[in-house]
Amino acid sequence: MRIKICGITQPDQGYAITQLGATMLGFICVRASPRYVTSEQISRILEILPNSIQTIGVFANVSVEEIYQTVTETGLTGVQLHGDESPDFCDRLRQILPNIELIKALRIKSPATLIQAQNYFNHIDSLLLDAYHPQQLGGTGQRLDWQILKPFSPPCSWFLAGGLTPDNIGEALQQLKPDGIDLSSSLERSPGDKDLAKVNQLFQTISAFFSELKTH
Ligand SMILES: O=C(O)c1ccccc1N[C@@H]1O[C@H](COP(=O)(O)O)[C@@H](O)[C@H]1O
Repeated sequence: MRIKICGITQPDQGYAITQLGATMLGFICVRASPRYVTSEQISRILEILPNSIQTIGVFANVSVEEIYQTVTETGLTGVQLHGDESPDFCDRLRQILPNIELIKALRIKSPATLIQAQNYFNHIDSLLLDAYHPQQLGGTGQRLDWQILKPFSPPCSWFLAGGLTPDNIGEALQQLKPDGIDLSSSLERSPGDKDLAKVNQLFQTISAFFSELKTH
């Protein structure tokens, strides 16, 4: 399973989180976020990461050109679109950046948003399902209604996000079978400052969950 830890702002924390088991790190390129990082900051963090780590820039409602500039300046391996980007926007981004992983985040307000997900299947690599919040785009710690996700089985890979914590991750994985998970605010002391003890607790719980699964 892919494990993405999002909202990395500090090189030492990013590196330590990869050593604890993260397969992907996320960098918030949304200026209004308290976790916002510039291209220079991202480049400094990427320099010290193992090559195997996927690095995802999180954008919302900006131009294809702005995303292109950030990706080419930094060497990010993927882009997460967290705003109201259309399937056509995804196609235009794919054309200009053919070799990056393209992840579309959907903020799930009701089961109807899951129907909307179908419009993206042919235009992206992965979907990411986050909780809906009326004022904030992401990093809210709001949990999704897992019940409505039970029948969700898209033809592309998908990430579960939204209010996942070291305490509820076991229950989430028992109920749902995502290809990946994405966590941010529950692993922080304050926005952008990750608490490595909490990150460690997360990986211990995930590892215990999969060991238990193997023995049954
Ligand atoms: O984290 C942010 O500040 C942020 C800002 C704008 C768009 C997305 C953002 N974060 C994304 O939010 C989800 C879930 O976060 P949490 O675990 O509920 O705190 C995650 O996908 C981040 O990429």
